[in-house]
Amino acid sequence: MNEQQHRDQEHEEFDLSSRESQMKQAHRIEPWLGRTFTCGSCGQEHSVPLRKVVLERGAMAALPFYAQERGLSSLLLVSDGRTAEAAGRKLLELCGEAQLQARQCVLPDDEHGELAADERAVVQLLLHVTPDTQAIVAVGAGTLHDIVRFAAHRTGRAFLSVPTAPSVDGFASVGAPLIIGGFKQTIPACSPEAIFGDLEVLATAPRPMVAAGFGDMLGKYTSLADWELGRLLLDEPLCDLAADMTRQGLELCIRHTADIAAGTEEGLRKLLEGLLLSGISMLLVGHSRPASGGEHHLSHYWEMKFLQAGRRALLHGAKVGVAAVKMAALYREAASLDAEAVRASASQRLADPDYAAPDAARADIAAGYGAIAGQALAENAAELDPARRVVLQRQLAERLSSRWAAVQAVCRAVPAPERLAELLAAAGGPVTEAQLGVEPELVEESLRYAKYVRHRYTIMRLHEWL
Ligand SMILES: NC(=O)C1=CN([C@@H]2O[C@H](COP(=O)(O)OP(=O)(O)OC[C@H]3O[C@@H](n4cnc5c(N)ncnc54)[C@H](OP(=O)(O)O)[C@@H]3O)[C@@H](O)[C@H]2O)C=CC1
Ligand SMILES: O=C(CO)COP(=O)(O)O
Repeated sequence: MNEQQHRDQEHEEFDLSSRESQMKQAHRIEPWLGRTFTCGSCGQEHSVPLRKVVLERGAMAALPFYAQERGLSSLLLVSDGRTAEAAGRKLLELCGEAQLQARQCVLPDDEHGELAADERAVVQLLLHVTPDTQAIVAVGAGTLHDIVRFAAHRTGRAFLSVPTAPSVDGFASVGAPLIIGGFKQTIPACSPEAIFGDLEVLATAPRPMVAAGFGDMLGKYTSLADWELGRLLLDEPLCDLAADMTRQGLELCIRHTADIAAGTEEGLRKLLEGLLLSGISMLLVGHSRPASGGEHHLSHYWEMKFLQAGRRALLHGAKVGVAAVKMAALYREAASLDAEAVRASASQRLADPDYAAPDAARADIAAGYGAIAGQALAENAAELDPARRVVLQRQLAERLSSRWAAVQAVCRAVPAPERLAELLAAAGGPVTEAQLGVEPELVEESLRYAKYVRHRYTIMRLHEWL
């Protein structure tokens, strides 16, 4: 029996042959592992190279056996000072006991006493990847996983994951958000092939990282709504299976808010499950659209500005949670408008020469940023050649008027900002920009420019038409 047949046999209890059977499994992790199937929702072929997830106390002990089974005998275990303490050293011992050749690489902090997923960290890791290295193991949180994800992908090594905190949905994901030249961009890379979520290790994670994981999940309310807007107004492809999987992950976390807030084992398990479901949904579609919308663009903008100013980084999920409250407020404002008012402001917008050719805005952005980041933002603002932009803007104005009832339904489905604030507070995360440590001026600036962090339709882009 070859490897694929073996996996098919292992998974035969999970029927993924129809849309109905696929949608029925959207709340579970197991059915998707190692599977390739035609999606009953979007018609695309989805492939999930992630083939194993162990989520239990002592899960780390399963890693050496997995490596042996896969014939991976030479491993590079990558951590930083903190996660080497939390898990790296123990894993090294476990690998030694299993007669594997494992080396530990502890990535050094930068001048701010932290590790960023940037060019420097990637090169530092590559220096440790020797010709005999067969697998690179990320032992850490989101940043460390992205550094390893990129290096493993580019060097063709197997990528294994040991999350040390349930802080982001990036563990199972496929893209590596890296800071290159001061600009945060997501580079397509690969998912790990196995994840060992050890509940004993996760329990060592600082509480703000648990609250941050919850904040990253709350952001899915607005990222999913943004994706719906893209479908409605720009015919953007949307995979209902991926969207539903993300929603199921989100709802799982909401149902267990109290446990997550209390940091119980059940809470950590459910949070990581939710984060993994969200990661797998990105894996299905090959990009982060289900999981990342305007709230992430705001968060990335703050992150880049902090970096530029040499300030210590804030936790990703903490920023996303606060930004989601901001986006929910824009959704609420949009929901309150009637079709007539929208028609009038869209016509006004079309007639605005500055908007039709936003060169002034572009120059403004480029001036306010360092060379590379400024240029990247400006390119996203320019978006399309001017003639095509005019055609698309007319179409958008027409659709905003004729499809307003449907747009409004999407806006109304986003919970009120007060509700998101309440959930964040319950989980122990920051709720306001003041609690987070982002100045009101930066928030105001980001609400104008963060929409150019990516080529993605979001509530921020809709809002400028209202
Ligand atoms: N690929 C994707 O799709 C996604 C990627 N991300 C990215 O993830 C990054 C943020 O990751 P996040 O997890 O929030 O933060 P970091 O990975 O930066 O971790 C913050 C700090 O916590 C430390 N830490 C982790 N676990 C423990 C522990 N058990 N005990 C003590 N300290 C610990 C980390 O160490 P260490 O540095 O060793 O980890 C680090 O010093 C961002 O760059 C974001 O863009 C976010 C979502 C999705
Ligand atoms: O953080 C993410 C999902 O939570 C992914 O972010 P990007 O959209 O920048 O890749």
